[in-house]
Amino acid sequence: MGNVPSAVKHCLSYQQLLREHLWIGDSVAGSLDPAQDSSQFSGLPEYVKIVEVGPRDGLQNEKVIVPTDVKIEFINQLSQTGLSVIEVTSFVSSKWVPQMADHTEVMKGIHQYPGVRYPVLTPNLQGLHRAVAAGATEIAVFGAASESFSKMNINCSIEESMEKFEEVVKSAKYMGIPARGYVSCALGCPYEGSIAPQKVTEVAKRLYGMGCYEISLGDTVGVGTPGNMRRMLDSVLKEIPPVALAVHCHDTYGQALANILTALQMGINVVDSAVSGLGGCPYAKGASGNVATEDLVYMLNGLGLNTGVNLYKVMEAGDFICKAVNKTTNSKVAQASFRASFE
Ligand SMILES: CC(C)(COP(=O)([O-])OP(=O)([O-])OC[C@H]1O[C@@H](n2cnc3c(N)ncnc32)[C@H](O)[C@@H]1OP(=O)([O-])[O-])[C@@H](O)C(=O)NCCC(=O)NCCSC(=O)C[C@@](C)(O)CC(=O)[O-]
Repeated sequence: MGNVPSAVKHCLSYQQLLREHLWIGDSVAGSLDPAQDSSQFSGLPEYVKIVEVGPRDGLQNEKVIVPTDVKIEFINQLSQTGLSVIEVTSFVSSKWVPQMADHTEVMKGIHQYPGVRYPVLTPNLQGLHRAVAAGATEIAVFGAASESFSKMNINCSIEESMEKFEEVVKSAKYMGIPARGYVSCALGCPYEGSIAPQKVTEVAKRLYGMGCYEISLGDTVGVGTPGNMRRMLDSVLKEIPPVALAVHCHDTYGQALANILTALQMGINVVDSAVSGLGGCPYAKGASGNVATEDLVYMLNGLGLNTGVNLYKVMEAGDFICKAVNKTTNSKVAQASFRASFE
């Protein structure tokens, strides 16, 4: 049953809830009634890898700068939830993103648990070298399908960014370091509005071609719907196999879970999320947080898909970071569970 948050433990109806709603418990693949299993949805994968981006995407957008020891404790807690990938920080300019200025201390300070990978963002060679010196063994470069966003976020055109990323990915490969690639604004841009699926495909193909093992397609501002998610993926899937794709959905318009379900039905089985729905990009005004990891795990458990992630432990990590940054969780699942404990 895992480590139950104290508030949930004391809920009078907790046992009943667990009996009636199996998906509240641990990852439940194989334990659901066959009538409830994922076969009711066509094309769903059996296993979904969750890439937790809370410590990076989440904390980069907090107004307050979270103390380094709190970040380290947060990441150590997340490492014990069953998550297999936790994006921990970014080696970017501290003038651009002061919230990530302690990248080296965070990278060096965390306990690296066996079976968990800890990628970091690196926009250029300077970032890569600093990341490697700090002990990073996996990196991510981050491009965009929008010229305006690229300029605002990393101060260069898409073409210039691709040239820098080529160098980064090549050097990383030489050192045996896997590189992931992001394509921001895949479903819309805060400066240009809608983005053509062909443009997203072009940038994704370029990143894949230079050696990124996985391309994460970001709905940076959370404006997408299952309709344009499907259209965008139809285009990208013509060039990149589904096993090399991930989706990264912000939840500004409340569409993130629906968009993720659409992507899963199209064969994608890697999903980015942030505990408590933290997150946003400082250069994408108006964007709200990512889909909450708790809500994602709840949905996937309900579909009978395996994630290996313990929902209770994720809720505890969410509770820890929300208290530390003095905010209320954006996770509907966490809100409902904690509310239930006081009824
Ligand atoms: C890319 C740059 C550095 C270009 O910024 P620039 O000003 O063009 O860089 P520069 O090469 O001219 O260097 C300027 C200064 O930055 C330093 N510098 C240069 N590189 C680094 C580095 N790697 N680490 C540390 N310092 C660095 C460099 O040493 C120099 O320092 P100075 O001489 O002035 O003291 C800047 O624009 C930047 O740091 N941008 C990062 C923006 C960012 O982190 N955004 C959030 C992440 S993206 C995101 O959230 C979206 C995503 C991934 O989640 C997916 C989605 O939702 O869509």
